[in-house]
Amino acid sequence: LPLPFSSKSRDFSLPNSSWNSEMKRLYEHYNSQCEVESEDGEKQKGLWRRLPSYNRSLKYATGGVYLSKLIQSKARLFTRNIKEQGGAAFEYVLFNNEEEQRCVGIFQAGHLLEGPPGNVHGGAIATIIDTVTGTHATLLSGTVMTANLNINYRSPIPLGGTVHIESSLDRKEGRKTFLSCRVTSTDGSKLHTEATGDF
Ligand SMILES: CCCCCCCCCCCCCCCC(=O)SCCNC(=O)CCNC(=O)[C@H](O)C(C)(C)COP(=O)(O)OP(=O)(O)OC[C@H]1O[C@@H](n2cnc3c(N)ncnc32)[C@H](O)[C@@H]1OP(=O)(O)O
Repeated sequence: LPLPFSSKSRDFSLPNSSWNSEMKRLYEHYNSQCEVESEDGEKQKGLWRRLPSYNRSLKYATGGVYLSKLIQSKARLFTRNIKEQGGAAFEYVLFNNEEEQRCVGIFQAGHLLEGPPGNVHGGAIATIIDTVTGTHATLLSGTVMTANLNINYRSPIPLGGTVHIESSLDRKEGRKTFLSCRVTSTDGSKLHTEATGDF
């Protein structure tokens, strides 16, 4: 997809000083399997593609009919709108595997996302699942809206920890796209959340 963003925008999916070692390790794991450019400028396609992430998709910013013109220009993507120092809320990066129709998110949950003491709020978990699956559905099918998100919370996600989120295509039916999603510990041994999404 062509990126509807100004090249001057900050790409929030690049590593920053708030990322813990697990977040950085997983980032390197997937990033090292992305497209590489050799010294003579030849590009070698990778298995994964890192998806840049901005706080506003400017080209499509036509909504907000109930906002004043002044406030409209200040609208921001929910998951990228915290001005506080990095690491306070949603830190994440997405990688897409076009061939296998899989999209992976690495997510570090900051202290402002607390639900049950010491653990991540269920609404924040739903948000990051919607982000990963919604982006994946967009890559697979073009512009979409989430019609249905069904979430089973299996084990709490510790605040400050890093989890692995994987979205995979179940099927497409006409203009509908059905995805499944799993949130696990980074070594895959613990299942935190399972979800299905219809877009
Ligand atoms: C390179 C990088 C690129 C990345 C680029 C992206 C960058 C940035 C990333 C941000 C990533 C965040 C992603 C957030 C994504 C949201 O959070 S979207 C916000 C939440 N969702 C909404 O507000 C949607 C509100 N609902 C609607 O607008 C409408 O109900 C819908 C879903 C569009 C459906 O409307 P419609 O097409 O007019 O509905 P209708 O014709 O009645 O039904 C069509 C079909 O869908 C089915 N359907 C309708 N509603 C439902 C439902 N609720 N459940 C199941 N099936 C349904 C119907 O049964 C029907 O099926 P068939 O009979 O055709 O088999």
